[in-house]
Amino acid sequence: MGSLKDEQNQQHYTYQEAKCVWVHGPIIVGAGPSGLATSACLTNQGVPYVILEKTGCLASLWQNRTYDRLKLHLPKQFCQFPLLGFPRNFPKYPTKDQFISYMESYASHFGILPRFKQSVQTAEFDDGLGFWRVKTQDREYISRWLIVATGENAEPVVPEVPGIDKFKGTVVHTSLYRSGAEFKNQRVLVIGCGNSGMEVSLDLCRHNAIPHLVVRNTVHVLPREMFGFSTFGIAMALLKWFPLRLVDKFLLLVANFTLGKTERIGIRRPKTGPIELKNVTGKTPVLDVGALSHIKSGKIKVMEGVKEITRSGAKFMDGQEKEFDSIILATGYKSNVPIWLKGSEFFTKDGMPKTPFPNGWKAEKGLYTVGFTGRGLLGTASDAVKIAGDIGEQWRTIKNCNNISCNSHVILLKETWFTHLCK
Ligand SMILES: Cc1cc2nc3c(=O)[nH]c(=O)nc-3n(C[C@H](O)[C@H](O)[C@H](O)COP(=O)(O)OP(=O)(O)OC[C@H]3O[C@@H](n4cnc5c(N)ncnc54)[C@H](O)[C@@H]3O)c2cc1C
Ligand SMILES: NC(=O)C1=CN([C@@H]2O[C@H](COP(=O)(O)OP(=O)(O)OC[C@H]3O[C@@H](n4cnc5c(N)ncnc54)[C@H](OP(=O)(O)O)[C@@H]3O)[C@@H](O)[C@H]2O)C=CC1
Ligand SMILES: O=C(O)C(=O)Cc1c[nH]c2ccccc12
Repeated sequence: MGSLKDEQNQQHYTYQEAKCVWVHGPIIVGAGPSGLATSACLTNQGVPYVILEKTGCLASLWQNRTYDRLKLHLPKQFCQFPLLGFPRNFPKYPTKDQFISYMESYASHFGILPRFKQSVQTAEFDDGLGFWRVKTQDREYISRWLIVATGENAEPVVPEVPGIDKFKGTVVHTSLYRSGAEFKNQRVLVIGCGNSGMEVSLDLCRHNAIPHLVVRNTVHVLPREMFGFSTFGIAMALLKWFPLRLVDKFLLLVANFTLGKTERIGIRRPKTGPIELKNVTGKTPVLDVGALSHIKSGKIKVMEGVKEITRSGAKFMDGQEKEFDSIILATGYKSNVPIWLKGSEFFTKDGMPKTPFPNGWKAEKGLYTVGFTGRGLLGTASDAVKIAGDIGEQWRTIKNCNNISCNSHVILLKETWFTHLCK
């Protein structure tokens, strides 16, 4: 492990000068949980790699684009990475800071040293060469394998709400929301009722703001726990034995019993059950961590869809008009793969694999995807193990065939060999 790390460090300075870099193993794009988990699994298989990260830190979503009081909403056993679990003393639902510190220790344990500030602009398979050509703002990386680990939540979704440009107060997406402290005593319109919209509304309440939550559609809200066990864990366990629709019926029965019928507080349930809906459309149920009781007490006001935003507030579909100081867009995220990955048929126009879980991890021509399963960190762990196993096998075959010396991570291309590639 140590020697691998030292070697990467030594290489770092030389290769910074080169315009064109041959990577002796896969190129991983993104140093979030998916990139880190895959790196560790590759190291475990004895495969070197290079990991390119556009920001200056690992797990930038968690470090820079999440709010202060965020906790994992699935219990820790469903969120840990392969080969090295959470420390024993972590609580059942680790805080954001604990999760970040876990990822930092994980990276250091496996000697993971991402190339920071390397934003991948294009990646394309060169049929003539038989390699992937990955361009960042500084240089080009070339490899047999490309692993896409840029995440389902790469960019915020900012919808065009009529009139929003006229609004005189602050408009902020949840990716830039840190704490309700900045909204004390304000009337805040929260647009979007996924987990972010619900949790931000709760946080606003705790800071004496007055949130109005826009619920334009149907949504499943489930308690985070049932009978002292996580709802997610119960669902996973039941699905081993019972058909999906029966499990959904059970979850709804318990949810209605413990939370009451959410229709009564303006939150209509979809006709399809929560797990079936997640599988079919990818829409994650909201796991309630306290917002619902504030909706019941009237501290969080549920509003119908927005018709238009005015200079000082909003008009709603049901004819109501209200004044607001700020607007928070809790309207979700999207993949950025279509922006930079060229010439691959593997992804939809929304940047998600066309092949559904559990088979979406492997594409064609040495292309892999990790963390695009719609199943959070559990999906990431499953992809990472499979990808590393698959590449590990190819790696050993190539090594045996060509008798390549494998003691270096990155082989610098001699400019004379590949000058034409680097133009
Ligand atoms: C608020 C919030 C809470 C969540 N909570 C949970 C939870 O409790 N449990 C759970 O299982 N999941 C949760 N998720 C889902 C979340 O997607 C995963 O936890 C996890 O972050 C996914 O990891 P990832 O590495 O696939 O993507 P990301 O964490 O998004 O990491 C992708 C990395 O790629 C980098 N990148 C992007 N584009 C480029 C490029 N062109 N070039 C180079 N680098 C690039 C980014 O900077 C980033 O560092 C949550 C998501 C959000 C938004
Ligand atoms: N504690 C935790 O672990 C947390 C986890 N997360 C996870 O992060 C991921 C992202 O969650 P989140 O940010 O909530 O995004 P989601 O995509 O889950 O939710 C976005 C919401 O915005 C609504 N919306 C979108 N556009 C508009 C519009 N123009 N007008 C009104 N409503 C609109 C959608 O409604 P519609 O259905 O009508 O399109 C939907 O309710 C999820 O996987 C989630 O589980 C998020 C927060 C906390
Ligand atoms: O937190 C997320 O975004 C997740 O995707 C975790 C998750 C995967 N499957 C689920 C089913 C119900 C609730 C959360 C999840």
